[in-house]
Amino acid sequence: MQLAIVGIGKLGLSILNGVVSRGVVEPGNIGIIEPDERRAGEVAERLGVQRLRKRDLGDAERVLVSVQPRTFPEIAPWLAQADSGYVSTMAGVSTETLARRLGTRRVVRVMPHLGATIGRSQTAITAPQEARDAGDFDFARALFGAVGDVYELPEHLFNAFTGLSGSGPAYLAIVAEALADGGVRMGIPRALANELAAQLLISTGELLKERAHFALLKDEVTSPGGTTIAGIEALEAAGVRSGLIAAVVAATRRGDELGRDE
Ligand SMILES: NC(=O)C1=CN([C@@H]2O[C@H](COP(=O)(O)OP(=O)(O)OC[C@H]3O[C@@H](n4cnc5c(N)ncnc54)[C@H](OP(=O)(O)O)[C@@H]3O)[C@@H](O)[C@H]2O)C=CC1
Ligand SMILES: O=C(O)[C@@H]1CCC=N1
Repeated sequence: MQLAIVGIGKLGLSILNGVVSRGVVEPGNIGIIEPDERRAGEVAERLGVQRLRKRDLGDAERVLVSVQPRTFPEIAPWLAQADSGYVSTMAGVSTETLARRLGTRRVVRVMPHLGATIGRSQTAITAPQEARDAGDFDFARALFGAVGDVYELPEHLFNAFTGLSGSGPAYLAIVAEALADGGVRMGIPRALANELAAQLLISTGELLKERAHFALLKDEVTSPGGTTIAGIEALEAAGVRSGLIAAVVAATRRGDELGRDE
């Protein structure tokens, strides 16, 4: 078996969906370990992947660990029984901690986001030399390359990447929800307001990629004495800009805390 995924939660499932739908690894070559029997059964049947027992883990060439950081110390001893390379999505957990608890330096640390489901994750990746020599790094890069963009990143920036990108979909979901609420407040029906807010994020993202600086797009939209500057003035008074900066800082620091593993 080429790949075992331990933890079919929100992210594990997102990656599995992306990997299977893009044909990166044949479903028959993927095994899953997930304590929620109903979810595991439904996913295995729908995607044609195998359900594994803990003792089958040794058959896997590579193991993707996508459980919560707090779960890792408890399951590390049986994960370590597999003679394989490991890829971890866990926020805050360093390659040093992975190597120490898993008893091997064939460890790759990644930080994707839920865009993996639709092939549009941005994923950070890093690994020690041993994982590169064993082909684990290239395997993980190909796996996440199939579900979006991959950025090789020095490990000291991983928690910042997590605070901006890994957590980012949640911030933008709040922005979209709040914009839609604004529309509803001013009389637009909910369904239309939600659609407008979601589409706005998509179109704006595409436009931003074409601009040398994000502020250029803002200036193009903002007519002198017009509607947009009135809206921007309200945004600045509410501290939205500093609120978003503070969100990335707080999430980065939480990643640092999650990584403390004495
Ligand atoms: N969600 C996201 O957008 C992102 C998450 N991450 C990271 O990915 C990891 C997973 O996140 P997420 O998917 O959101 O978390 P979830 O809590 O949704 O998923 C974790 C999964 O692990 C399962 N699990 C718990 N114990 C075991 C065990 N002993 N053996 C096998 N599986 C087990 C859980 O099962 P059960 O539910 O039955 O307890 C659950 O399905 C985290 O470390 C997180 O930091 C990284 C980037 C983005
Ligand atoms: O909230 C979390 O801790 C995880 C990591 C990035 C996104 N979700």
